[in-house]
Amino acid sequence: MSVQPPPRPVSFVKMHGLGNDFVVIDRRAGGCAVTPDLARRLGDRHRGVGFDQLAEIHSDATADARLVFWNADGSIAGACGNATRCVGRLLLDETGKQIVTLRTDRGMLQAVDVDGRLTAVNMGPPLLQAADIPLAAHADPLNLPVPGNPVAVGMGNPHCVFFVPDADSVDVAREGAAMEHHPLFPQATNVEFASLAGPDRLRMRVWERGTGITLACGSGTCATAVAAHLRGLTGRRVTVDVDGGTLEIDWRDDGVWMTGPTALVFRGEFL
Ligand SMILES: N[C@@H](CCC[C@H](N)C(=O)O)C(=O)O
Repeated sequence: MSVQPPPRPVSFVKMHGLGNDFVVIDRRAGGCAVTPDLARRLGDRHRGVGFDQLAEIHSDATADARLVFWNADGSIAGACGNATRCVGRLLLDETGKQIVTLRTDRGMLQAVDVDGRLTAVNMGPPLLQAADIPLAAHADPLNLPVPGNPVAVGMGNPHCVFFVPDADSVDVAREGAAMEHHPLFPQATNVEFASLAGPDRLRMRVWERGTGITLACGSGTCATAVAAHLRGLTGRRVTVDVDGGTLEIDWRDDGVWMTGPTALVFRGEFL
């Protein structure tokens, strides 16, 4: 009878960007593969470690690293802005570089050190065509045919942005969950609720696809800034206040730049 060796513990780093929290697993030297089951077990806030997303770091021939993002329900997220900033910060500190390149499903992204304090990421140009978001072919992304008339924007993952008089009075759990699996979005969607808080300033709350309410969402903040500009509410540079803090968004010719803080919380092992 063969005796199975005990499973090897999974080493990880816990980080967050404005309270959007991540388990980061570095697989550049190999180690245990992440599966939907492992993501769900690690993501359980009672029986596991808990996270909004899990970010897997892989080595890459032409970038500083390749990233894969998992949601807490075991699904893959095509983009995760705050986790990209967090892993970007890890690699900036590790390499001493001013800029690191990160290959993601979204494409090649850059993370840049800002004054040794903040981390900026270029999330690339927004996707504004229905097929790219993806959105049902008949729908106009700028005027979705549902009550509230939201805007659809792709940032490598789908976002549905509602502009409301007061984002703080929205029942995000109810409204977000109701929209996440709307048939307009064939791959479901992240849902943002935003209101104008001043000139070029937005207040935003979010329901994340595959995770639920979170304190921040980087790609959602970028999508909201793009939608606000397209609706004529703001310029291309905006400050966005989310539940966990503040992000600066700048929609430039080369993409949507997002700048804000990151934090390393602890290093641990999952048995
Ligand atoms: N927290 C993220 C976005 C998370 C991805 C999302 N739940 C999805 O499935 O698309 C961010 O900071 O962008």
